[in-house]
Amino acid sequence: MLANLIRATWWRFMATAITSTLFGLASVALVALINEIINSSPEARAEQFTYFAVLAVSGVILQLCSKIFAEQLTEQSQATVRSQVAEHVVNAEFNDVEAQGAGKIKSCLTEHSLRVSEFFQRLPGILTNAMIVLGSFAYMAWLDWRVFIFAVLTLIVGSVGYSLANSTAFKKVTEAAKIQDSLYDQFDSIYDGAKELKLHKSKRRIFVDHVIGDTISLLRARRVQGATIYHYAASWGGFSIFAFIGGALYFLSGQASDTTKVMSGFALLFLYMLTPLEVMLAAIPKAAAAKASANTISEMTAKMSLISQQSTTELTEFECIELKALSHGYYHEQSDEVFALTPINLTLNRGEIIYLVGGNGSGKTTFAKLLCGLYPAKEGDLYVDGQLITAAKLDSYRQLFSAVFSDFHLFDRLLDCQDKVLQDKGNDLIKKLNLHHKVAIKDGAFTTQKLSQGQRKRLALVVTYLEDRPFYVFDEWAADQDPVFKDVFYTELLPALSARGKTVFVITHDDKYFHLADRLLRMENGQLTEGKSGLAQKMAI
Ligand SMILES: Nc1ncnc2c1ncn2[C@@H]1O[C@H](COP(=O)(O)OP(=O)(O)OP(=O)(O)O)[C@@H](O)[C@H]1O
Repeated sequence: MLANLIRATWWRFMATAITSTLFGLASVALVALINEIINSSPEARAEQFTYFAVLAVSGVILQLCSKIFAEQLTEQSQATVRSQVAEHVVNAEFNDVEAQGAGKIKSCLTEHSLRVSEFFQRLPGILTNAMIVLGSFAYMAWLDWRVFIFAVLTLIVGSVGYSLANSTAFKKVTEAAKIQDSLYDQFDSIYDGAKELKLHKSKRRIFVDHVIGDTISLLRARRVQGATIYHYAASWGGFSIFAFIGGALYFLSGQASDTTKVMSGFALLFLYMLTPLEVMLAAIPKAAAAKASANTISEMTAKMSLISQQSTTELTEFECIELKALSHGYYHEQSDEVFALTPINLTLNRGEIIYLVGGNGSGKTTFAKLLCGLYPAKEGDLYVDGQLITAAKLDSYRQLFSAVFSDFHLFDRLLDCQDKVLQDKGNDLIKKLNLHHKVAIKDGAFTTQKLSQGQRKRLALVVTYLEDRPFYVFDEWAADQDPVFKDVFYTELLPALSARGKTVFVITHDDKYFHLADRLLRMENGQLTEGKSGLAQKMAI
């Protein structure tokens, strides 16, 4: 993930990396030059001051550039992560998206992408300070190679502590990233469950203290544990540095030769190196959190297979759809149970009105999603006019359908309809559905979404009418409608669609209208059977 992101933002990344590195080198060169100026003859100083001016101006310019590039890089990396994740989720198969869940997706789009971009924000600081530390070591080696070897040994001892701490701390940080995903699910409940919580004081308290509260505490604990381990490691690093400073000064003060220049050089470097070292050590927990977030995003996207784009021709018409031993099922991890549809053999023809009835949880919606191609078949085959629908053709097959599911979503705009004629048609439909005093379509968008559930469902119906697909699916659409409009739906709208050659598949509990169906399917515990519809019974008489 981080490597992909670097590729996507490569020129800004390189510009940030180069300017930060050069700034770090310029800074340490300035320190070395100051030591040279202090210890050189007055004649040599004039030239050294020119170098000093050049280095100082270059340093300031480089630092400014690195900050500007880093700012752009941070925003670009966040925008890239967000748009890549959003695009992946939109283009992924529905069942995979459903399996990941809204909380995890939101968490990846918000906090995880923010943490990944923080890595890029800290990049100039890390590189500049790394260069200062490395440059300081190089200058030390030039001043006295024995002290330099001592410095390298200190660095090795310090980094052993770090690597020992890193694996434990990273586990905590990764665990925190997972807890955060479930917290986002709970955040949804704050708004979605607001009515229930307001009506019930003790539930509200339990939700705040033991549901959201416990998750927030656990998240805080894991993050603090991870960061604390890193801070212990940083303290060990800091201790080794002081041990090195003490050791080096002790060694130098014991030397018989004149070590003034070496001593002042080391004193300057030590003072100058301390802050960069601290900044670098402090950046490590942030870099670890960025890595954990990047891993979470990668794992989530890897579990979402993309819709196959191989098929080029979209299906726009059909005479019959055949299901041969078609089935789908879910595995419920917590209860170790499986819900599966018994393999279904069925042929649905153009222009038919089909009602599907059955008890709650019997599998009606699951079957509707399977029929629309939202779920790939776990077994069995699907044919359109005798043509097998392979996985590669499934997206093309889905374009035959227009649906309003019971948990439908109404976008604030029509998305693919800027056409004035279509918008006028939409406004006519809005009038027919008696919504014109509330809402209209303007510039391809609805003027308001502040409508009742029944009104929003009518608007969703308008959207499906404008899509003008050959197969309509309505999942308990009429459940929220008043008796008058319910009647209009079953006795006028559905027959009118059928008269236009549309196949209509309606999941319903409204037994009053069962006689209007051409075919009546019944779902019981995942098993589909076909009974005689009221219409067929009437015709037989
Ligand atoms: N996304 C899902 N993941 C796992 N199991 C699911 C999922 N959706 C439904 N189920 C399970 O599948 C079974 C059938 O659910 P389905 O929604 O198809 O029933 P239904 O007949 O439409 O019910 P209702 O009339 O209440 O809407 C249920 O037992 C449910 O627990």
